[in-house]
Amino acid sequence: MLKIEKLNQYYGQSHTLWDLDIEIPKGKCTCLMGRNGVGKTTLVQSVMGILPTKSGSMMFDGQELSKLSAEKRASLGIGYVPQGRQVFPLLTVEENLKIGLSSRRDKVRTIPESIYEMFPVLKEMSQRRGGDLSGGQQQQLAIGRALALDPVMLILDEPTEGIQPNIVQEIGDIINKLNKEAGLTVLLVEQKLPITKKVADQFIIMERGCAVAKGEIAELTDDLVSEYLTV
Ligand SMILES: Nc1ncnc2c1ncn2[C@@H]1O[C@H](COP(=O)(O)OP(=O)(O)OP(=O)(O)O)[C@@H](O)[C@H]1O
Repeated sequence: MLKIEKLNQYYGQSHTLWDLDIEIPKGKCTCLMGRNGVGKTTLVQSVMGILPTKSGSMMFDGQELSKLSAEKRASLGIGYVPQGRQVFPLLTVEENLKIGLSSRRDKVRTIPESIYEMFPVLKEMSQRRGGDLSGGQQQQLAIGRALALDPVMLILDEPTEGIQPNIVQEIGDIINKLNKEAGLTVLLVEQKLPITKKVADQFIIMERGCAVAKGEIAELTDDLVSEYLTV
């Protein structure tokens, strides 16, 4: 579904992604792992068109993404839950969700009831300001906003960062539901092993801007964990 080949990205003079090759298969949940600063967020922001890339190819469902605007990429059906959630604090929950509707291909402009069914708290709090929600509720809002686009692929950048354990469980359940029941392709950036093992079909490990290991989640050995993931 998403095939990235020989991708290079720079921040000014600083070469951050180095001839990166990765493939995200349709219908699977792929977990992108690696220590802090290896380039995971840079990679997903490059896919979303938030960061410019220097060279390489990013093919999504037969279309080259690097030629397209960020808006156009989203409208192909790529939903994005950014690191740190990036909920608009002064807008209401409903207004935040409506932002996700703006890139829908089918021009639907009402919030699908299925989002409120998945996250009942968003319905209860629809008129509250985004900034007044707890961290876990904001994370649900960020996921709901990405789902409002009716995506075929969902990219989540460390959705459990700074979230209390019971909500981490809930987020894992939601990701499983979206992937295993609704059939969404998922790319999850995650450093926590328990949730990775719970939701992922396969893993990719990055180190210094390159993909250094990949496989089925059952192949994520203790050796790989201690070499590339433990701090
Ligand atoms: N705006 C920026 N300008 C310059 N360098 C940056 C910028 N953003 C990130 N970097 C650097 O690029 C490298 C990759 O950062 P990135 O945020 O992609 O890593 P990450 O794997 O997502 O880390 P984390 O798990 O901490 O979020 C790091 O060395 C980081 O310091």
